[in-house]
Amino acid sequence: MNKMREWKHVFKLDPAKEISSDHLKGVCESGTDAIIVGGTDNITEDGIINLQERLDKVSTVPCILEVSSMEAITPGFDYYFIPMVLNSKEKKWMMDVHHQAIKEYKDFLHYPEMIFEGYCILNEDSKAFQYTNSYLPDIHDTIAYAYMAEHVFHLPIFYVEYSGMYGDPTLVKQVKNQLNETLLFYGGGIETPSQAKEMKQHADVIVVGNSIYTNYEQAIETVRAVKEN
Ligand SMILES: CC(C)=CCC/C(C)=C/CC/C(C)=C/CC/C(C)=C/CC/C(C)=C/CC/C(C)=C/CC/C(C)=C/COP(=O)(O)OP(=O)(O)O
Ligand SMILES: O=P(O)(O)OC[C@@H](O)CO
Ligand SMILES: [Mg+2]
Repeated sequence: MNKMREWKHVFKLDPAKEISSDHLKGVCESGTDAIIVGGTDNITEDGIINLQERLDKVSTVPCILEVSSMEAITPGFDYYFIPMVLNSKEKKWMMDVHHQAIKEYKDFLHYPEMIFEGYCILNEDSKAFQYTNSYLPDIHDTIAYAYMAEHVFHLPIFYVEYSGMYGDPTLVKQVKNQLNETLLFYGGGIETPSQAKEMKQHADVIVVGNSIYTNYEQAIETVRAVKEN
């Protein structure tokens, strides 16, 4: 997974949403570095398997399942991203569901395939924020979470998540200044090439999700925008 250090752009596909074969092919051939399959609401095993089978036929980039529930995990992905929500008010979303899963499955797990992500969810209106009963951290809290991700938990990824809303580039810049080893992923509300460029100035990797479904042509353009840098 060392290649992840070279990534700039990732698309996140939601198995609960419809995507045409043309658009799926376009996403896979866009030049993006990887495809994450994930979401919070209505994520079912059937939905994941269906998307996985379609991706298998057209994708040449790594396909990753971002696990959001134990009920919806399927084998066969290149990697599994496991979110740990650092700003949840409930320990459950930081470590208890993970503890339970490891207790149950540790003899079957292939650890190099599993990549843990320290999430900090900053959009109060997002489903992920509400579902995980998170609180809104200020910039000092957020920087401290980034510090913990790198120096306390030694996580490979710190994910600044604004799902559904374009975030604050100044905050992303300040978070990046805190990190050396841990990669900074930024996701949320990127719809245009200029937004992609702006966030990529600070984040190691930008994640584009919803706009694949709402403005496909612009979403595809975000790849070229960050690869030109
Ligand atoms: C079969 C096989 C190969 C298995 C290997 C994988 C395995 C068994 C791993 C076990 C190890 C392990 C530690 C598992 C823990 C799994 C688990 C249940 C983790 C909980 C993750 C979590 C905190 C989920 C809460 C929701 C969340 C933060 C999701 C992350 C993705 C995200 C933020 C999506 C954006 O959602 P949003 O836009 O708000 O909502 P919609 O897209 O739905 O609109
Ligand atoms: O869907 P958007 O708002 O692009 O966000 C991408 C990703 O960070 C969601 O988990
Ligand atoms: Mg989403």
